[in-house]
Amino acid sequence: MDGAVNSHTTVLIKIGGRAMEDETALVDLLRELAELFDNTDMRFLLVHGGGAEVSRISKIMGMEPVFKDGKRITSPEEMPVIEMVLSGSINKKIVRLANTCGLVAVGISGADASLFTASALSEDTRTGMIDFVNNSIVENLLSLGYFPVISPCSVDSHGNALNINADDAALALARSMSVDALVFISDIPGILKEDKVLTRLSASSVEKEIASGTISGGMIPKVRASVEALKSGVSHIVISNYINKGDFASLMEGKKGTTLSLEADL
Ligand SMILES: Nc1ncnc2c1ncn2[C@@H]1O[C@H](COP(=O)(O)OP(=O)(O)O)[C@@H](O)[C@H]1O
Ligand SMILES: CC(=O)N[C@@H](CCC(=O)OP(=O)(O)O)C(=O)O
Repeated sequence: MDGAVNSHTTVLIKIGGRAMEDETALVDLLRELAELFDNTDMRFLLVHGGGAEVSRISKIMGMEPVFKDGKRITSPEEMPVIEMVLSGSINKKIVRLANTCGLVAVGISGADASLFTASALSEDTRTGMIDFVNNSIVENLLSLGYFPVISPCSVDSHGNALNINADDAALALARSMSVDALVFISDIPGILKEDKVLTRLSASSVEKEIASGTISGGMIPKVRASVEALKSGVSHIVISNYINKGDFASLMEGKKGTTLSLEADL
């Protein structure tokens, strides 16, 4: 497949902060990835979030988190907390666990080897959008058999730290590498509508579901990133939780979660 690393099937996994709070499920996921890595042509890279843990620490430090359309409006005072939690404790926790599960994980952030160069949304915030991706560090790690574990914290062209939403970071990386599949692992079984999981959602319905309020909060950046990734040629995009070992295989087969599609809804 075009863009696949050494003709492997490349799967980018984005895991959200709340999904990682269940350590047993996280270990099961990492073990399943290790088994697939050993027995199939699949190669994995992971972008992680951790917004809930950032908010918990920010509050302890006396800062009140502010979100708009699912993204944090990051004050300059909050930025060191973001970097400490995302590129520090959360990134290293995943790396430690992955290495005990049979993967050979290397933890990096968007600042490492200039993976993501971003610019701030406005002068008074440290929330940024990615302008440029230099994925050579990730391509090199993958070709050597490593499992890249990526914190979305990034840098502007002057070397200042910027906070990037992890769904946006996953999208930017997926686009730059033409990955074969993009898997969002979150704390919900899929996109919910009237309390039911949608097995399929078309790109053309996404803005309508946001406008009606069916899709809100942290789900907004995820579905918007999914639409952009579909338009960039990522063929399989799924949003799901991970509860039991084997769930990853199910969601790769479209048997679990919500699969995003460019085709109109039936
Ligand atoms: N239609 C929807 N279906 C499922 N979740 C939704 C929907 N609309 C809003 N959400 C919210 O989005 C959350 C997932 O976004 P977020 O908390 O940012 O997850 P993550 O940390 O995985 O990025 C869900 O826990 C839920 O509260
Ligand atoms: C700008 C922005 O929204 N940054 C996010 C980065 C972490 C993240 O995206 O974490 P989840 O995937 O767990 O939501 C934040 O500060 O919460």
